[in-house]
Amino acid sequence: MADAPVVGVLALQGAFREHRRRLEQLGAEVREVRLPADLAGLQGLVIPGGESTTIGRLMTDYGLWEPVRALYRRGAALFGTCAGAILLAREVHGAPPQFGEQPGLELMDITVQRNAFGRQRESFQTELQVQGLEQPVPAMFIRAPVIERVGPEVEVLARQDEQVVLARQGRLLAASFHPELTPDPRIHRLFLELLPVAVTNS
Ligand SMILES: NC(=O)CC[C@H](N)C(=O)O
Repeated sequence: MADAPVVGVLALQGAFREHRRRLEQLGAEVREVRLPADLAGLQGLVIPGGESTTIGRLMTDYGLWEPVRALYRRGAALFGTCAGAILLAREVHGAPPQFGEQPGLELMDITVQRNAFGRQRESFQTELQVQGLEQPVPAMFIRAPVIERVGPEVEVLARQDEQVVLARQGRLLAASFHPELTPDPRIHRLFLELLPVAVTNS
């Protein structure tokens, strides 16, 4: 049998335990990431949902920005859900002014609008038609962002209310919703398909 893929879940704040559980159910070896040293040997990293300004602040405190970019450059795949998608984006709209410029990985050529579904629809569950999947996927949106611009390298995988909510650029996957909070494993499986066989060490 092939070795289990080794995947990290950024475990600073937010829904990281649910991602961990789902990835383990799919056969991955999962490591919780809090410090740059925890990134060693990972083939992929999930950046969970939560609060992007809080996760961003903690990433600054723990010195994680450049090490995560370096992990990606070495060949690893990254999957951002909700707040995590905001952190992957090259450009973010709607960050509260008191936080100043929201720091981000700026790896994926998308512009994300935070809290884009408005107060009345803060949280809702729906079914999404996802490119490449036959049956619709249940999707939970919680103060979700939308992807309001995609660059030429970005493939749109799903829309909700005509807005892009799932997109892929090579080894980068961004979801506005929380696939770890519904029982369907297919979105995590999509992510595991993006993992390289191994990453380089430097
Ligand atoms: N569920 C979530 O991750 C919400 C994201 C949150 N609104 C943010 O901007 O960070």
